[in-house]
Amino acid sequence: MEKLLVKGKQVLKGQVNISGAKNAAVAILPATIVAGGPCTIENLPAISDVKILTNILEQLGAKITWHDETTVTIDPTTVNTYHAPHDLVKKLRASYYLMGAFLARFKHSKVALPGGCQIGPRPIDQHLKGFEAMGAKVKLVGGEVELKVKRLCGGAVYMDIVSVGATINTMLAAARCENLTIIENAAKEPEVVDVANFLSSIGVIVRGAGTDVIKIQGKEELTGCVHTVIPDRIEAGTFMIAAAATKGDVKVCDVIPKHLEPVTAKLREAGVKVEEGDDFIWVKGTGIEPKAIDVKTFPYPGYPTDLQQPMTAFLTKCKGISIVTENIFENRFQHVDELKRMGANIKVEGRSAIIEGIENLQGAEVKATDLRAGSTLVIAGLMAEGVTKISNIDHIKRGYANIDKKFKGLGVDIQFIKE
Ligand SMILES: CC(=O)N[C@H]1[C@@H](OP(=O)(O)OP(=O)(O)OC[C@H]2O[C@@H](n3ccc(=O)[nH]c3=O)[C@H](O)[C@@H]2O)O[C@H](CO)[C@@H](O)[C@@H]1O
Ligand SMILES: C=C(OP(=O)(O)O)C(=O)O
Repeated sequence: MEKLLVKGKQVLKGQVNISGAKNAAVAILPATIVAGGPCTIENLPAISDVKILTNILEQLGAKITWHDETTVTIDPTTVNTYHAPHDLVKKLRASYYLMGAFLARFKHSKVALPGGCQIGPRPIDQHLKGFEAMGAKVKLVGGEVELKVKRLCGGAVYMDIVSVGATINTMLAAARCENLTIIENAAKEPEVVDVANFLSSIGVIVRGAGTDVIKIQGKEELTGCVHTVIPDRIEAGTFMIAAAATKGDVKVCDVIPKHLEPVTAKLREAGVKVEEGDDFIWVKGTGIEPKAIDVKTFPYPGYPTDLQQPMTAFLTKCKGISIVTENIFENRFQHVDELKRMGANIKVEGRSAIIEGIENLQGAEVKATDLRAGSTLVIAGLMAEGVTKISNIDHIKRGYANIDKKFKGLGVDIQFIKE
């Protein structure tokens, strides 16, 4: 079994380059199915979710040509099925985007319910609401969702809940629909905007992405394109928090600082020095004794749920009592028991974790229960006394490109080992 070995009491120093955004890449890859010609996607992160999705596209009949680790050309014109069974889609959440893409392209879709991090029930009722608003009939048979329509009719859909996945899936379904589709109470995440930009570059007219009303005017005849994925704000935030947690000095490069404002604001509130450039954020934690803060997760531009867990690791050593409230997912505190094994003083009450800062964490054998729990344990391992051994690292590989090399580049001792 492969594990990640992290040596403790380390101080991150230097520069790290951030990869393309997982949550944009995993939507844009299935979105190529609606394109009318080859699409070259640049700045893909080298993560297993991307590898799995390109393998799925290949099995569906697409022609895949890798140019290097981060650039691929996908010719979707040879995709010859609208069926993605369970064994193909179970490994990741984003396989749900095949539903919207198949519906746009074939007016028919059969996709098994998706996998992804176990952080709550994660229903897809709002995705289905979007498809139904465009006239699709929905059937759930044997764990597969079947969608069928003669002609998508567009229309308006008001999302009951702000959902990244449902917003993007509705945009994909609308991409070949010649009537106007309007999504109200849409998600405003940068990854939604990146997908909208991808759709624009293949010929779809998308207005309002980044606000809570998105209008999509599709057309049947679309083209191919070249698209560069935006930087991963969650990977960037993870390195920012790791720098602060180890009292390090790290220039986090190739980022869009605006996307990271909620993280920058919280680190500054804790007393960490953070400077912003055009495309970098410099975290200067040397000599600082950070203090406890309260953090509440919200849809963008609020503090991101995907950085709730890493922030918790940082707060375990901040002086005072911090309260971290998770408002998006019901069960995103599985990392807490692992942090407690390392000596952290945390109590979970309902949707909040109450953290009392302590002097030191102790290295331990711990388990990455999900993707961001994994990066949380890396940060905790770097802060702790002694060595931390993290198991279940497949979760980490789903979302962090070359995590060992990137941390080593910041001067710390971390390595994958086989046991
Ligand atoms: C692949 C991907 O992009 N994953 C991201 C995406 O997940 P995902 O798209 O699954 O998250 P959503 O934004 O849809 O979920 C937000 C909330 O809405 C609920 N909900 C969602 C859809 C639905 O039909 N019904 C419903 O009740 C969810 O259970 C959750 O409580 O956005 C999350 C919130 O920023 C991130 O944590 C994930 O990293
Ligand atoms: C929850 C996450 O991923 P997914 O939605 O792909 O499970 C995440 O990226 O933190």
